[in-house]
Amino acid sequence: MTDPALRITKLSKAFDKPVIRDLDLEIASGQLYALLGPNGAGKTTTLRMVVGLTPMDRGSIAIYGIDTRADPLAAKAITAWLPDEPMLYDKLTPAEYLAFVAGLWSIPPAEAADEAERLLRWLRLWDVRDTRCEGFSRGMKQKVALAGALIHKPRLLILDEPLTGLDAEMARAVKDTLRAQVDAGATVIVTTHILEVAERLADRIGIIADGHLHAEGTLDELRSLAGSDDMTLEDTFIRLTSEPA
Ligand SMILES: Nc1ncnc2c1ncn2[C@@H]1O[C@H](COP(=O)(O)OP(=O)(O)OP(=O)(O)O)[C@@H](O)[C@H]1O
Repeated sequence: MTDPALRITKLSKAFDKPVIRDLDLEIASGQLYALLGPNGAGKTTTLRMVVGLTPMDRGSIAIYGIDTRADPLAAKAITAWLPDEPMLYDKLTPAEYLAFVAGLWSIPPAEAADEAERLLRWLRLWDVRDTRCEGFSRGMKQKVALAGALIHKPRLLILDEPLTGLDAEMARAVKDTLRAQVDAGATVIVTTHILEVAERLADRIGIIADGHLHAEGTLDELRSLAGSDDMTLEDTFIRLTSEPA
């Protein structure tokens, strides 16, 4: 049996109060999964624990079968994390930024240059590859950061609110790129508030609220869980998150 892309078992985290409580979540390889939930539900905290940026209190996380505490480097080597406000070096051009990130991953320069070209063309950044990022719009910077996250060909790509602030054309370029990653065999997890994004983009949707996974499935499965096949995702979401877990 192949390992799931992500297996979270009994994960808990408290700051000044409990945020994640005994969360179990399993995401199969090769799909685009949306983690949906109201503000403060713990989506970002969960994914920051997955990528090792926030320590967990209890539980375990495995990425393609690699326990993130037992072997953090191996887990990180196959994972990419794109926060909602990515950091970029503004003085670098997209081409320089990608060469820099590829160097951090010790990717041979010729291979990195080929991959960078592919990504920059895909994300429609090729024409500005030699322009410094400092003058770019927020959306363009997000796309450069996405290219940086993809340069080492991660098997698991995790993005926090990837479409926030993007216009329709940019959102389309990002969506197409994410779908292409999945088609090439990677697994993509996105958090989103935007129900439409989950509805249009995701193969499966997990609804997180109060630190638990309230419901999970395809859109159709979630609709039938909420009790009505002709409900919109918004209705489904409201119904499911207003029920006790
Ligand atoms: N470093 C921290 N210190 C203290 N509290 C934190 C910290 N990080 C997150 N929290 C709290 O944990 C809770 C969950 O936050 P989190 O950002 O994970 O939620 P979210 O589901 O991603 O929300 P949003 O959709 O608004 O981004 C919130 O109450 C938040 O204030």
